[in-house]
Amino acid sequence: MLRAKNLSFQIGGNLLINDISLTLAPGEFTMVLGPNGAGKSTLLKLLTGTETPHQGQVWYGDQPLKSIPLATLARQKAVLSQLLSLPFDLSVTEVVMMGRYPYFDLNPTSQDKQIADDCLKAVGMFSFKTRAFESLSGGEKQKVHLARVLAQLYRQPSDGAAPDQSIKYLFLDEPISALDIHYQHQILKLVRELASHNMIVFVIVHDINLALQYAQKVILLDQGRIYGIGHPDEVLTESAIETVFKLKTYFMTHPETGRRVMVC
Ligand SMILES: Nc1ncnc2c1ncn2[C@@H]1O[C@H](COP(=O)(O)OP(=O)(O)OP(=O)(O)O)[C@@H](O)[C@H]1O
Repeated sequence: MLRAKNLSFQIGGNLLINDISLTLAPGEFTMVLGPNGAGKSTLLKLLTGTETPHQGQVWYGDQPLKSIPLATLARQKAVLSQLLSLPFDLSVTEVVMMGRYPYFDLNPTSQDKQIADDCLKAVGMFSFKTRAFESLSGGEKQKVHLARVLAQLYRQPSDGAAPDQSIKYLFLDEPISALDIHYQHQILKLVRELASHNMIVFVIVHDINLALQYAQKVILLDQGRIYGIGHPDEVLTESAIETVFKLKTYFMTHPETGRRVMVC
């Protein structure tokens, strides 16, 4: 369980996050939506420890986030932020291998290499493994960074011991913003599957229909506050979207699945 209580955060007198409390459960795929500047990335930074709240606290399980050693956190939590460029000239495999740094000392083991390959395959980028990262397109870079965070949280196969059932925490800030429609769905299906294996998954997106299709829980943010939190059908209503996004929308029923679909 991840718990945040009464989080507030300000910069230069501007209250970016205003008294937010929430609980995220393992197995639950949570998507976060809201207008530009609503505070989504800032909330992610507070929940991951990148920023420290001026008020309130975050717990992973029963431990305050700030009390968890970084080496422990590196094996539990992975974050994909919006910044996708790298200052060094690395190959695709080397970028994915960064996700394995918490697990090896000097050199990656054959198991780390296998995991990196598996994660590249999962995002459809295995054939690019020797390419220079900086030579990739924006969408290709995004997929490689996804492979990196997948490699970081990869559950080690057990050698006869009990399988790794520990809770993992995955935070993705607009992970599909550069992806074509095929990969948007492929990656969200992959992430939903990961969530079902005892993972807390917190994903920022802008596409309301994708949230309606994939999320089990949504958080709708507006001006640093939670406007709504809960099941997508209950939170993403015509009136909520009109209030928060200042846009008139209509909901229809998908002809095959019966789920709600939004049109403008
Ligand atoms: N370092 C900073 N100094 C001043 N203002 C900041 C700083 N970082 C963020 N902000 C402001 O805080 C607000 C929330 O930013 P945040 O990046 O969390 O929004 P967001 O909901 O993720 O937006 P988007 O959908 O555009 O990515 C914005 O108005 C932003 O300009």
